[in-house]
Amino acid sequence: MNAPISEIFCSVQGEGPYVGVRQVFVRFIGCNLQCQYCDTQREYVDFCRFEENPGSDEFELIPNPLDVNTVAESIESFSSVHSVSLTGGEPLIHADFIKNLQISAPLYLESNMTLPEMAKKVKDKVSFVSGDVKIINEFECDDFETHIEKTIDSFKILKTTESRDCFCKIVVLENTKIEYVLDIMDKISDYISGAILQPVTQGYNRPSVQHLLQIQKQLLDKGINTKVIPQTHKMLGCL
Ligand SMILES: C[S@@+](CC[C@H](N)C(=O)[O-])C[C@H]1O[C@@H](n2cnc3c(N)ncnc32)[C@H](O)[C@@H]1O
Ligand SMILES: Nc1nc2[nH]cc(C(=O)O)c2c(=O)[nH]1
Ligand code: SF4
Ligand SMILES: [Mg+2]
Repeated sequence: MNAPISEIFCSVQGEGPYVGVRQVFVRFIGCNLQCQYCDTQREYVDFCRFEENPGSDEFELIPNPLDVNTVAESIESFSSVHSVSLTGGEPLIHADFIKNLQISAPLYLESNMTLPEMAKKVKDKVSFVSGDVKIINEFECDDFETHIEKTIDSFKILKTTESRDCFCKIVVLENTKIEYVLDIMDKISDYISGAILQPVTQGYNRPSVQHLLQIQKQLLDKGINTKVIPQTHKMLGCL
């Protein structure tokens, strides 16, 4: 079993409630969405860059696609990690590969939560789910209703249990409609341990602090544990 992967490195988690924990990151190539704010290259590259020495900015190049055993060995070369972040692109596109990945550390899935059938395949493998809620406007999407349904189904499948922490992240832009946020959060609030409002980092359309605080207040009023946390790895200057 193999998969196209753009990078494998060890760093600290820069987003969400686990900010600061030491993780190995495995970044899969390919995505089913095209978020306008996306900060990550998702296209195919011939080589995966592997940073053997954390923070060194020196990379070994491994030809794509990578075999599942090669990925497991690369992950196991790092020690004292809290968990292994499976990110991308969209890692759930590679759910079969994830199912076959045998490693010692817990898996932390970073997903756009729009592929419920793939979510079913990995639900018993992952210990942490950082699930994005993509607040796209109706005009940005061919089938808005289906997008919302798939998001809800994915949260239902990957919900918080005794052995899994599932939380959601919402990237907030200047034009993020508060009513869309409240509507979808009503539908997934039973499945998550909390919500993170993550202001968009790049581009011109950053939300005002007032906008973030208004959304936070409304979610707190619904009983949803909601924090505002920007991307911290970009401040630190690490991968
Ligand atoms: C690159 S995505 C990969 C995982 C998955 N495709 C997803 O969207 O959750 C990782 C995280 O970065 C966030 N992200 C991407 N671009 C961003 C930006 N410009 N500002 C803030 N967060 C961003 C995404 O929303 C997601 O939470
Ligand atoms: N340090 C660090 N933290 C992260 N949290 C989520 C990331 C991602 O791209 O999925 C990411 C990343 O790329 N680097
Ligand atoms: S789903 Fe994630 S990787 Fe895909 S375009 Fe959106 S932010 Fe980027
Ligand atoms: Mg990132």
